[in-house]
Amino acid sequence: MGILEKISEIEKEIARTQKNKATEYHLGLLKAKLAKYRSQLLEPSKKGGDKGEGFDVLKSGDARVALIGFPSVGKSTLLSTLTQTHSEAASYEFTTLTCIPGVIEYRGAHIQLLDLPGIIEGAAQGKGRGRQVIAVARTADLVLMMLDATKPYVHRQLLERELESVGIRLNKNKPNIYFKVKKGGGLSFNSTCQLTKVDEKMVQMILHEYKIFNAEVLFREDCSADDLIDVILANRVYLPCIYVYNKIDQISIQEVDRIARQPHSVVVSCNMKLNLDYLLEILWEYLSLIRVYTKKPGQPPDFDEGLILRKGVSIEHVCHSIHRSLAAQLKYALVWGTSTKYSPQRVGVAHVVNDEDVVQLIKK
Ligand SMILES: Nc1nc2c(ncn2[C@@H]2O[C@H](COP(=O)(O)OP(=O)(O)OP(=O)(O)O)[C@@H](O)[C@H]2O)c(=O)[nH]1
Ligand SMILES: [K+]
Ligand SMILES: [Mg+2]
Repeated sequence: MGILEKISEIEKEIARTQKNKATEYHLGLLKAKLAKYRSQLLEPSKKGGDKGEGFDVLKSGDARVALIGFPSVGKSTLLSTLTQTHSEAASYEFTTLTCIPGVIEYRGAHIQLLDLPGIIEGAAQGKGRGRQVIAVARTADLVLMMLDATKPYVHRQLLERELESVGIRLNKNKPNIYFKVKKGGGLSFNSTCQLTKVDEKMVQMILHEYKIFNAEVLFREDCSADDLIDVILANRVYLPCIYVYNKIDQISIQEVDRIARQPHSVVVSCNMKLNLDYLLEILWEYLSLIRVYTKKPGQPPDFDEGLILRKGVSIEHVCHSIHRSLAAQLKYALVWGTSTKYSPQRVGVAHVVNDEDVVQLIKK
C-alpha cells in the first residue's frame, strides 16, 4: 500500500470511529499514525523534479509574504496593484503557474510578496502544483490567504485543512511542551497545570508510536494529543495569517460588514482598489514590524532611513542591524519615544524599543 492509501485508510477509520472515553486512546494512536505518514509525504522525494521550476525565489527584503488561495480569487491582481511587478491576471483558472515575486514598499520597509498558482483541494497530496506552493508558504513570514467573498465559507476551511495537513499552523503559538528524547530511564512525564485532554498513558502510547521509549515530557499548558504530535515531529511552522476577502464589489454591504468582523479578516476589492491601505496596516501589524530611527549628536533624527526591525527587539539588535561590532562598543543609548518614561532616557543594550523610537548610540 502506498502512503497516500494508508493516509486515506486512517482518515476513514478516524471518521467512522465514535469519539468517546472508550475510543480515546485508539483515536490518539490513529492521529499519531496519520501525522507520521503525512510527514513522510513531506520529505523531499528522491526522484527529484518535485521542487518544480519557477518556485525557487530568493528571499529578499524585511519580510516574506505568500499569497495562498483557490484559482481566480484575485491573487495576481493584488500583486500587480500593491507592487511594481506585473503578474498576469485573467478570468480563467490557473493563469499563474509559477512563483512571481514583487516588493511592497511600506513605511520604509521592503516586503516581498509572492504570487503563487491557485491551489485546490488535495493540493497537499500533490494535486496541481499544490506541493510546490505549500513548500513556498513554509518559507514565508506570513500567509495572506485570499478568498473570493462571493464564494461559500467552506473554501476557507478547505484551504486551512490543506495547510494544516502539511504542518503549517496558522495564527497559533507553538505548544508549550518541553520534550527531550533521552538515552535511557523510560518516560518522565510531568505537567505544571491540570490536563484535560491527555494523560500519561496517552502520551506514552503516542511516543511508542514514534518508537520513543525514553524521554522527558513537561506540559506547561493544557495541550492536546495533536499538540504533542506537533512537538514530537518538530517540523511544524507557526505562521500568522490574514484572511483577505476579495471582490467585495460583488456582494451586499451587510455581507461585507459580516465578513469584516470575523477574526484575522480584511475585506478588499483589488479591481476597485478598496480598503488596500487598511490591508497594508494590518499586514505591518501581523508581521510585527517596527521602525527605529537613529540620530547623531546635535543633529535631527534620520527619518528617511529608518531601521526595519521586529517587535520585541532590544538596543542590542538595533546595534547589530547597523554593524556587527557596535553592541560591544556601546556605552549607553539615548532613546526618545514610547518605550521610555522620559524622552530622552539613558538605557542599556537590553532595553526593548518600540515602533518609531529615536535612538542615539553613545560609544565607549
Ligand atoms: N469583481 C472583481 N473581480 C476581480 C477583483 N479582483 C480580481 N478580479 C478578477 O478575478 C479574475 C481572476 O483574477 P486573477 O488575479 O487572475 O486571480 P488569481 O487568483 O491570480 O488566479 P490564478 O492565477 O488563476 O490562480 C480576473 O478576471 C480579475 O479581473 C475584484 O476586486 N472584483
Ligand atoms: K485567474
Ligand atoms: Mg494568478
